[in-house]
Amino acid sequence: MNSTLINTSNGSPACHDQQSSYEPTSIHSALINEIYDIPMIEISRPLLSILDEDKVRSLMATIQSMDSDQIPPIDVLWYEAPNSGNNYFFSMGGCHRWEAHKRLNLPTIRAKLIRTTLKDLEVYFGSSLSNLA
Ligand SMILES: Nc1ncnc2c1ncn2[C@@H]1O[C@H](COP(=O)(O)OP(=O)(O)OP(=O)(O)O)[C@@H](O)[C@H]1O
Repeated sequence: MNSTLINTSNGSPACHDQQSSYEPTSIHSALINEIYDIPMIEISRPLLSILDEDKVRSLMATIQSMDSDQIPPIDVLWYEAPNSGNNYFFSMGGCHRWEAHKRLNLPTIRAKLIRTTLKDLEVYFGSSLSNLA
């Protein structure tokens, strides 16, 4: 399990507010319109991905094609530490989209940000949460 908590610089990432033709995504982000380009390096993924290789390769091809707007943004949990204002980003699903971006060495991934709390993050990280200052 990768439980490294990455501390990004203060301030929220810039919003693109893009429009594209993909279907609505998860129930968590269905009402969120803003889409951000989040640096891959700033997102922690605590869960192991179980991958379908054909799907990863197909997504890589789509990302590199003219149809890349057919790929919906992933959901990213966003925790902003109240005292420091530091931002922490976590991704649990979107395993195949994540892997495709990683293999293509893309610096960023399109994401919808879902604000989260320490209590919610405890489910995934347990005592590692003491790092979130
Ligand atoms: N070539 C493609 N192959 C697979 N999915 C594609 C492709 N092009 C666009 N998509 C879209 O990308 C999204 C992939 O989501 P999907 O739930 O299948 O995988 P994931 O969320 O990245 O991984 P996982 O569900 O395993 O965490 C779907 O909305 C699908 O319609």
